[in-house]
Amino acid sequence: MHKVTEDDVYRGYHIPGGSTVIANSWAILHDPATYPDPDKFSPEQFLTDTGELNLDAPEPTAAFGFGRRICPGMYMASDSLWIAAASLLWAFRVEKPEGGEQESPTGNYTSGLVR
Ligand code: HEM
Repeated sequence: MHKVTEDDVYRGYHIPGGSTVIANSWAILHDPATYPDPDKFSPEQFLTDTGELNLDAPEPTAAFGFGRRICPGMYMASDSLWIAAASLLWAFRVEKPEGGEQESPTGNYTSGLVR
């Protein structure tokens, strides 16, 4: 949530100074022009054809906010997640169980950490 410091015009919309504006990070991160099939879990979209990290792939930084109030913990958060994921993949084999009930993540939005 940010406050506009002075009158502004964006795409023909007048935004009075002092207005509260909320950037729609969700829409930015689900824009199919940037992320084709945005609801599909496909980490490979950030890899090249040969499996290397694609440095040209658009970084999903919109989750961390914008402008001069952008999250200062962005790099610590990203690196922590990288270390956690790498450690899990180093220590465990991740696969679906054979037989029994299987459940796959739907990607559907829920309002909390538990359902
Ligand atoms: C996945 C993890 C994280 C996400 C998604 C996240 C996201 C955000 C977002 C959206 C904002 C608001 C930015 C804006 O107003 O435009 C923010 C602000 C902030 N974040 Fe994070 N954050 C994360 C982790 C962290 C960590 C690890 C730290 C510190 C170690 C941190 C410290 C802060 C601080 C201090 C602000 C306020 C910055 C300001 O108002 O100038 N965040 N974060």
